Amino acid sequence: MTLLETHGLTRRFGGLTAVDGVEFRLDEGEIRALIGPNGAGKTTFVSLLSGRIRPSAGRVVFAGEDVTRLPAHARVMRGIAYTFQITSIFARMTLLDNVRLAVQRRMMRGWRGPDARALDAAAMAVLDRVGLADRATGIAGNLSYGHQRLLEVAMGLGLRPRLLILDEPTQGLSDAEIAGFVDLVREIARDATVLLIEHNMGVVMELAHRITVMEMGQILAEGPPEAIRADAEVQRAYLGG
Ligand SMILES: Nc1ncnc2c1ncn2[C@@H]1O[C@H](COP(=O)(O)OP(=O)(O)OP(=O)(O)O)[C@@H](O)[C@H]1O
Repeated sequence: MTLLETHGLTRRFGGLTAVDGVEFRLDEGEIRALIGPNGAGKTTFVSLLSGRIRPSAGRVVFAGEDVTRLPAHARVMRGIAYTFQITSIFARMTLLDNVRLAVQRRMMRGWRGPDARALDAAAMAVLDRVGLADRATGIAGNLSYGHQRLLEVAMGLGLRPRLLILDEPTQGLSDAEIAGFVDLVREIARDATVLLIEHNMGVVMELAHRITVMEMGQILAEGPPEAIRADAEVQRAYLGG
């Protein structure tokens, strides 16, 4: 089943067209990697999906509903979670409090506010999933860069999304942490669809069911990992050859 699709999705910044008439489709349950050279438009594209920025033209359809005009928080309520750069973390708060905020947002979907104990338990369970439970009472700002990225993933998971969008989640992680992260994404994908912007090709090849390659705001190629690896156009875009 199609979970998300875009039609003619376009975003201009002055004279620059960062995302250019993109037709995109994502199936429920898949892990999709979005790759492409710097400046290809990947972050702009996922920002349009999450509602962080507005399109100049085109539409975003999520679970059959046109969400193009919905603000980001309304899309979160429908199940789109976007973990982006470190800015989403509250540096002076504990890890637990950070995740509690995300869980609370989800629980507020019901008409009653969540009770504190249920909130704590849910937040701890999420921290445990990303391997940060033993640091729950530590201050988020004291974490290493890589662990802050994991905390972001935890905050995304706290929303219990149908679609989790991850923007360069392995940046700054050690090799051992990357291996743990790959396992984590596989586990997340058991009950969510994952769209991942990723520069580490090892991670992409290991995780993705399908890969979408962007270049200059457009989709250059799309397909399973083996096909993308063999694609001459993709090699040209990456290697300049
Ligand atoms: N707010 C903005 N104002 C003006 N130009 C922007 C803005 N955001 C992005 N751009 C431009 O749009 C183009 C696409 O940028 P974007 O960040 O989406 O690419 P990317 O594929 O995510 O790159 P990277 O891999 O380096 O993160 C770039 O030329 C960038 O300079």
